[in-house]
Amino acid sequence: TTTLGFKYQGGVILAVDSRATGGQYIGSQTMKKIVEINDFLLGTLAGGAADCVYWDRVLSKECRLHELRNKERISVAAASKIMANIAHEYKGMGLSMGMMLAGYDKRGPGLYYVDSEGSRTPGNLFSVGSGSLFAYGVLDSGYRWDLQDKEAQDLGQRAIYHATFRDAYSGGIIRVYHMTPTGWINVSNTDCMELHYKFKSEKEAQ
Ligand SMILES: C#CCCCC(=O)N[C@@H](Cc1ccccc1)C(=O)N[C@@H](CC(C)C)B(O)O
Repeated sequence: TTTLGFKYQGGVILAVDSRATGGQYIGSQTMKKIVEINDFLLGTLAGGAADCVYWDRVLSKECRLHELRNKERISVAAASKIMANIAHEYKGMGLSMGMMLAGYDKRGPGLYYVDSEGSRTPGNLFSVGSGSLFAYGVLDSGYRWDLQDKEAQDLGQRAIYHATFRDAYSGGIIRVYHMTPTGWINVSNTDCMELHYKFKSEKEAQ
């Protein structure tokens, strides 16, 4: 898996691949690694597939209960704390989860990294998963706070593409989401092979 998220002047960009593996066996090329918790909250999944999918569903339930009890949407900070508390409860029992929570709340754009070791950190830019080092290479060289929306969306997509090219455990469809003050938008879902030939022909045209 390769997942990434970054804040910039236009909100938050999330981009992920869609491959699930069991050793060298490819179990799926169409995993949804960005989960839509509500219109203003997104989560990303990396690590154990069952762990991530199951606990993200529990988090979604808790977020909905928060809305019903408090008559307002949960903050990104509070949602990430619920996930961090679950991870801490099971620390040392073998959970494998590396997640990001992205959203928009009264504090503005939010981005947190949470994992099954017990980390919970707010930040402006993360990449998580077996292909994260490849993604960081592209991301760190192209990231600026004042990117325009299209530039930011393309940077996220390109960083995941390069990870799918080099990391055997990343591949399939590259999904890009954009979190804005009025909620998330699914910008694109593009097969990494389509992008491969697109970038190749662009390079040949140079
Ligand atoms: C094949 C198959 C069923 C999925 C098995 C399964 O959890 N694969 C994991 C890799 C892994 C992790 C821990 C133990 C063993 C195998 C996987 O593909 N994780 C991807 C993200 C999830 C959400 C799809 B990615 O992190 O590579």
